[in-house]
Amino acid sequence: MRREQEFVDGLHSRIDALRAAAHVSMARELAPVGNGLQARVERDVRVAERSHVLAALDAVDGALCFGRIDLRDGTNHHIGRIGIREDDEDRTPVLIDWRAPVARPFYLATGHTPMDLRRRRHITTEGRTVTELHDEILDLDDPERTGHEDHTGDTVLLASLNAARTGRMGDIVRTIQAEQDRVIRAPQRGVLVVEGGPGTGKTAVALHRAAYLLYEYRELLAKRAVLIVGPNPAFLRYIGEVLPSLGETGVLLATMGELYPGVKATGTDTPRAAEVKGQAAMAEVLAAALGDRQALPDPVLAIEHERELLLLDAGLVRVARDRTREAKLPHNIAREHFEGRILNTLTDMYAERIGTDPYDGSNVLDASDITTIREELAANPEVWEAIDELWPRLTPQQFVADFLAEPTHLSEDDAAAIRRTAGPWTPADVPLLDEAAELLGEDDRAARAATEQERRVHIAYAQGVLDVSYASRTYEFDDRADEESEILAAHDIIDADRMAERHQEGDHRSAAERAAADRTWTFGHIIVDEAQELSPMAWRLLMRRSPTRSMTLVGDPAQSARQEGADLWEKCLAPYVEDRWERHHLAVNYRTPMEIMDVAAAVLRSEYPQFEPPRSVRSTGTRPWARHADRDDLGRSVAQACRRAAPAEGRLAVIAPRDLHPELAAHLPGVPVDGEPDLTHPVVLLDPRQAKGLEFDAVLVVEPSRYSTSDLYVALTRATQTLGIVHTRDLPKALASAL
Ligand SMILES: Nc1ncnc2c1ncn2[C@@H]1O[C@H](COP(=O)(O)OP(=O)(O)OP(=O)(O)O)[C@@H](O)[C@H]1O
Repeated sequence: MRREQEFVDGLHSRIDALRAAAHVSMARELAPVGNGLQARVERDVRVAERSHVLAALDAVDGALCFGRIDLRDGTNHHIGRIGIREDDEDRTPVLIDWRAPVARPFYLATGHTPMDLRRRRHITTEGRTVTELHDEILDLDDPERTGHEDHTGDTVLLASLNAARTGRMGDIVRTIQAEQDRVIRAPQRGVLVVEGGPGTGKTAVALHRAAYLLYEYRELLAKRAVLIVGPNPAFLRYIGEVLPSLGETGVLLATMGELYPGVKATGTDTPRAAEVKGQAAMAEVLAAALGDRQALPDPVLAIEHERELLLLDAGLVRVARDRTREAKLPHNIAREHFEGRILNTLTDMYAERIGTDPYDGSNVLDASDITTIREELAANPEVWEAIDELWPRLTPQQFVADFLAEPTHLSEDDAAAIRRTAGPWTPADVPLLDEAAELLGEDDRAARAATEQERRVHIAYAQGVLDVSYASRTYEFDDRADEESEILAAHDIIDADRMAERHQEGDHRSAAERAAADRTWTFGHIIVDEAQELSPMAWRLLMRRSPTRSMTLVGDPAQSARQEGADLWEKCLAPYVEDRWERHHLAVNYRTPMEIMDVAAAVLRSEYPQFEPPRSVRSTGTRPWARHADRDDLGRSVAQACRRAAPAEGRLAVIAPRDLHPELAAHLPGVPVDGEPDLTHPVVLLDPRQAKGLEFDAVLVVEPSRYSTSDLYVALTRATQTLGIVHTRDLPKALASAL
């Protein structure tokens, strides 16, 4: 213990020194620089580098080192949240990053396959003090004993599973299990599906996978960013601290409703409206509705030009429209072609009208007369009014709002479900807006060409700066003035291309920040949590953001509100990758104790007799309970149950149908009813859909007979310790007999 404490003290002094040096050099870098682009770029790179290092150092301060592996050859390695090197000539590693290959046996070695280890040690710290050591002997022939032997091998894991919840998910880097490690370190390419029942660590694994990928493929992912999609803002806040605690910040966390820059999807749809908007056929419906906006005159459009009346009839416009459509360009881009054709048609018409020789019927106008006529027509506002009517320029927002006000190409029932003339955008509108943006296109080719030209110039500058940075590395190292540069230097974290992108005049945003503002951004990797909830239209949007199909999809078909069958993934993925995707199954439940999982499994089995629940790793000896309440007394009964069930430390969730919330909140002091729930409050009121993905020490489920089977299954599997049920109506049969 003393020796480990000395080691940890040594690490912290090193970190303190690095942090102090980073602060000093950051202050120095922030001093004013000249106006030259190169000076500014150099300064910005250094500041970015320092702030990245500082953020990582601050984030990992507690529990910096959590493990040690002793190898058969007598050497050992300490494992931690980040890698730290000695201040010597060889830059000897003192602390190994948990993601490095050397650290892997810490997670995978077993007595059966010891991977050259003699011993695995878990080091528990509080602040900077070592409080516990737990050793697992992996080489049974090794006679040495330390007095800290953990014969079960899972004391540290169980302690972390039993700890009181804070309302924010924590990282699991100390206790990643072997089946989870394989998913976390799977190669970055291709589509990886991770499925498993509630509490099997799918979310935890997805987040650690993001951290691993950012470490292993830093170059690529720092440039293209990682997107993590979660079901709602409360969930994103719940998981939001995990990656920073691992020293990683370059990730964009978003709900589907946040993936259309400039649109805030604050509205809510009825489940039926969301279903209609999400169905795959919607892509064709929108395309057909847009086709209708490419209109034909009914029966003619009259344009007055130089006192002549030119008549555009349906036949003439149809020819122009069909030819334009043949080019298969997006609507707004194709419009230019349509304009040209209509101008040509009108020019021919007018030229024939004024230029025909009355004697022989020939045309007396020459080419320059025709050009003049065309220019005059192009200057006539009436011509443009006609074109706007026949082929209007549209924004995605305009087009989708018009479509929702008057839905077409749908059955009367479906149209009625989504009809809306006012009100805010909803999350289910976002994939429609994105689809519309694709159909409409933006004519930004000229702007892009100009940007590309400018980018080339910046890359040339940036490459020069990187060369300077690389050359100065030796100098900085010898000088020892900038010690933090040995962790990361500009040339380690950035390449000329990316640096140029970030340092074009005024754009100092990270890739994740730029990605958030750019609808057409394509990500280096996309992770989707609760992926079973995505509609076919949402899949279309995400696949557009991932042309390389580098994705990790995490979910559980049994918890799906969408009534999808076991072939959910096949159906979702076939249109994009056919059967070229890999599936991992997680089978151990780390959250829900056995007693609660048995009840939840019985409920699901009533609908799916073949259902196999995940195996709970813990048992608490406390069975779930149910209390009947009088309808008039429901609020008071729930409040009473809360007082009894509330954990001394930790969080309690009351999960109840939405319409009961005001009544229940009236009896639960300080518990807010509206808006996104505050998960750090000791008591949280949620509906079953909001509870998805979350967990609490204690859970009270109210009126379970009003939930669908999958919602009830979700609600019953949220507790880490105790589950109670309060009901005025009869319990669902399967639940009653399992209690
Ligand atoms: N290896 C581990 N060590 C410590 N805790 C773990 C481990 N794996 C999972 N957990 C914990 O188990 C709980 C459940 O994990 P998580 O929320 O990731 O499960 P899930 O599969 O996403 O569940 P759901 O499907 O219900 O959303 C979390 O508190 C997580 O920290």
